[in-house]
Amino acid sequence: MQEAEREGNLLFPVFLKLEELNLLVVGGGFIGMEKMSAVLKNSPATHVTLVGIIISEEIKEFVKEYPNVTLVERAFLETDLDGKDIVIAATSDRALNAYVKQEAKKRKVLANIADTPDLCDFYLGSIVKKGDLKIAISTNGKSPTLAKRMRQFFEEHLPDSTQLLLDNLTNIRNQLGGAFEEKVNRLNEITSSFLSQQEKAPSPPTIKESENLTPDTK
Ligand SMILES: C[C@@]1(CC(=O)O)c2cc3[nH]c(cc4nc(cc5[nH]c(cc(n2)[C@H]1CCC(=O)O)[C@@](C)(CC(=O)O)[C@@H]5CCC(=O)O)C(CC(=O)O)=C4CCC(=O)O)c(CCC(=O)O)c3CC(=O)O
Ligand SMILES: NC(=O)C1=CN([C@@H]2O[C@H](COP(=O)(O)OP(=O)(O)OC[C@H]3O[C@@H](n4cnc5c(N)ncnc54)[C@H](O)[C@@H]3O)[C@@H](O)[C@H]2O)C=CC1
Repeated sequence: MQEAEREGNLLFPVFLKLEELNLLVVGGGFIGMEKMSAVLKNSPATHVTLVGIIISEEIKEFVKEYPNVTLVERAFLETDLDGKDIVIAATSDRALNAYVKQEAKKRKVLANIADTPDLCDFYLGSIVKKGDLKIAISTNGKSPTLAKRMRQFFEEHLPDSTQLLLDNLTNIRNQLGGAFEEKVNRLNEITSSFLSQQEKAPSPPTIKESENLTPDTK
């Protein structure tokens, strides 16, 4: 293995068919809402159960549109994990969040523990969506704010014609006959000039010298 492969971000991104899985969210406050809405914005038919001692009015209002979301207003019980595939723990009780992870591990349920990256089996990313194109951004847990800014950058700069391009390529892909290798060669040919045809995107925003945040400045 190359030394470079052992460095930097070692997380492995996948695109889950979440709508076919059962998700438990523990915590009915601001972050429970943030994580659940991130899920439903992308995969609106996901079966979600949200358990919280107190569930915010914002969450109660938000889920009215989602018959696939069940709210349970009480403290977490380990049996809440029964039949679940994934859990996101977003309570204000750090020890409880760690307990959720412990119980999830016993049941082989994948866990995201919002206040403790070390206890997470996976992180949520910032998500850019242009029609069928989706880009997930990770900073390896180093700066969720930068992930958010990168999302905004791509949202602004990806051309609206992206979906048209995708639709055209799907049509061509479906119409191409011949052997697999021939198809690959043809699709590579068709798309070879794609990037050079695009308008050169402006550079990402830079931090002014005076604001330059280095590890030894606050
Ligand atoms: C490790 C990870 C685990 C996970 O949650 O999955 C994690 C952990 C933590 N986040 C914290 C803080 C903030 N998180 C956000 C926002 C987002 N956080 C998201 C993901 C992740 N956050 C995972 C790593 C992702 C990566 O690798 O980059 C995003 C991308 C996705 C989503 O949540 O859907 C979403 C942006 C979505 C978008 O807008 O595109 C903001 C900014 C804001 O809200 O405006 C802040 C405040 C500013 C700041 O800290 O930067 C804290 C400290 C809590 C405290 O201090 O109490 C922890 C815990 C810790 O680090 O110890
Ligand atoms: N990963 C991320 O992106 C971020 C994570 N956080 C972390 O998320 C955590 C939650 O923050 P907020 O939602 O703002 O807090 P909050 O106070 O708004 O909500 C906490 C929720 O946890 C519930 N709760 C507490 N004990 C419980 C129990 N035993 N069983 C079930 N529910 C219980 C409460 O009833 C409430 O609904 C904090 O620990 C914070 O550090 C904060 C910001 C971003």
